[in-house]
Amino acid sequence: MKNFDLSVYLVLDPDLCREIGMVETARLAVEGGATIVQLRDKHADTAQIIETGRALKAALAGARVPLIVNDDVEAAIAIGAAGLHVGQSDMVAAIARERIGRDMILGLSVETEELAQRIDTSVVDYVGIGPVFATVTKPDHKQPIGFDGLARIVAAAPVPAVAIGGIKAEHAGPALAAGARGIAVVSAICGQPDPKAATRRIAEEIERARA
Ligand SMILES: Cc1ncc(COP(=O)(O)OP(=O)(O)O)c(N)n1
Ligand SMILES: Cc1nc(C(=O)O)sc1CCOP(=O)(O)O
Ligand SMILES: [Mg+2]
Repeated sequence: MKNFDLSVYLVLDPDLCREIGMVETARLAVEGGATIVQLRDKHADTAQIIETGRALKAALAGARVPLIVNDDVEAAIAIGAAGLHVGQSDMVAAIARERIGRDMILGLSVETEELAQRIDTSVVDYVGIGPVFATVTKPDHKQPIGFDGLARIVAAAPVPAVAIGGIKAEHAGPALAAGARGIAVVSAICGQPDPKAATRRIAEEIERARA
């Protein structure tokens, strides 16, 4: 049984985090209640991702917060990361699973009910569903789906889901009401003047939504 908690999912972005850096942002976010952290650097090569990933893994180890690597299966393996996240155009999920083995977490992005229905639960552990809203953080994002779209796709997905795309702390309630297990955020934490306080607010909203 894999042990991961999608409640407060921090997706790191080196540009947005540049003032205090990704490692320090992740450390503060974990203190504030982040439950899972993804290294997402769209411009770095594999060697750079491995270097940053190793530093992140060391920073998160004490808190037992899993580190997920975006896109780069080689880097995820070399880091000894807890998991890998791939999108529909990155790599076929079944191939990713073959590469990472049974024990690593595999996350997959899904944007439609059809894609969600096709998920093989022996391959994929969780889905990232979005964008709920338009966001400048991912300029190539698909058409926003809103909370109604999120609810439809969550219902079609046979694995736990996290909502992503333009999500802020105040969206925790509607995202959980739509069936998501948690929210994935970049700019709601990265680049905030106080990443720990920003994360704590998200964690509190998640708690409130569950109460
Ligand atoms: C948790 C989570 N959900 C979705 C994504 C998006 O993945 P993808 O569609 O492959 O886009 P990029 O992030 O690679 O630009 C994600 N990274 N994390
Ligand atoms: C990494 C990512 N994936 C998305 C998707 O829709 O799959 S939206 C996104 C960026 C989310 O950034 P922010 O929290 O700053 O809006
Ligand atoms: Mg991707």
